[in-house]
Amino acid sequence: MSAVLEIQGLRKTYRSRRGVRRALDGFDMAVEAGQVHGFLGPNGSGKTTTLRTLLGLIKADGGRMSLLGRAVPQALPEVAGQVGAIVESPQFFGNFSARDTLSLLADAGGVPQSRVAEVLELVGLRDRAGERVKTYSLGLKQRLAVGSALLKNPRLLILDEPANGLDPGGIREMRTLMRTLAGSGMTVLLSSHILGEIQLICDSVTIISAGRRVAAGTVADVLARHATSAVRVRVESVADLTSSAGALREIGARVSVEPDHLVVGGIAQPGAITRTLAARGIYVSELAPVAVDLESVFLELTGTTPVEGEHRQVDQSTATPAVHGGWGQ
Ligand SMILES: Nc1ncnc2c1ncn2[C@@H]1O[C@H](COP(=O)(O)OP(=O)(O)OP(=O)(O)O)[C@@H](O)[C@H]1O
Repeated sequence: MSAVLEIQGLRKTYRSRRGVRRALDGFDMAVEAGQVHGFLGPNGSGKTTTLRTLLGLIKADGGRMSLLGRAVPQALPEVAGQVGAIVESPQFFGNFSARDTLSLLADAGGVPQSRVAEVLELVGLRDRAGERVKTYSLGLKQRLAVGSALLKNPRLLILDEPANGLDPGGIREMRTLMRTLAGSGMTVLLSSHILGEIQLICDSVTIISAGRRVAAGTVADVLARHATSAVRVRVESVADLTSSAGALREIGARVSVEPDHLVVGGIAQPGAITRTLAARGIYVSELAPVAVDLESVFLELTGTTPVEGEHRQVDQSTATPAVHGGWGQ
């Protein structure tokens, strides 16, 4: 496999009147060809800064980056035609239809008009292509945004929060679209904080926290590597939960107390839990392994619960141009 995108030791510090903020602190990332790669991190962890730096929209303070095997930002003019990106949400003219919009962007980007119909079909907008964009739902606008980035038939597609703000049906459609694109050989990098989605869509992930990579690999690898051996413990009487937690902490367990059970980690042999509690006259009614998902790994690695709905939407963006430095269209 070859890396379509590589980042090593990326550093970026913002300086403003309000002070100095280190957004990226030696960040590394690699995305292999043909994968759908999830870029995960809590709010403010550096995802957008990474993507903006990669696309030459802001300048790094240090580190190395490459796209399609070429060092960037130096080689951006040569690779730009093969990379589609939506990092800042594009605004579209409300009175134009999706077909008009893509047709205009195709002309501006030297893309043949025949590609417009292909893209409309690909993003599932064919039946609505003649309607004005201002009548579109957020999901349809997101699809048009993705369509604008697909006009060039890029080898690499970079999307910042593509499923953000979509209802479950819209998220499902976006998931199908991502898989269709990957199936056609395109590499897709998407940032998201919707962890369940990433787990369903992505082949591999990079997790960023405070400007540094904290985990990377296939979803299965990341889950396996960070799987805790936590178990859920119920006891016969809920009234005994607090004293049970105390007893288990005494033998070195990490315990979190939930309303009707305990989650216990850091114990090699679950039998020790039963023995310890039985010695206090407390009887275990359930002892079960806790399933590990990407969300619990994310929480463990970043110390942050992902918050939904805190990101800019296509139609909430203050950015006006639909074209960003020649990318995406
Ligand atoms: N133009 C800027 N000036 C000063 N600080 C900035 C600027 N842009 C981002 N930052 C800060 O840099 C850090 C990383 O921000 P960034 O937007 O890259 O994170 P993010 O992971 O994309 O977050 P979110 O998920 O909230 O979009 C944050 O602390 C943010 O406040």
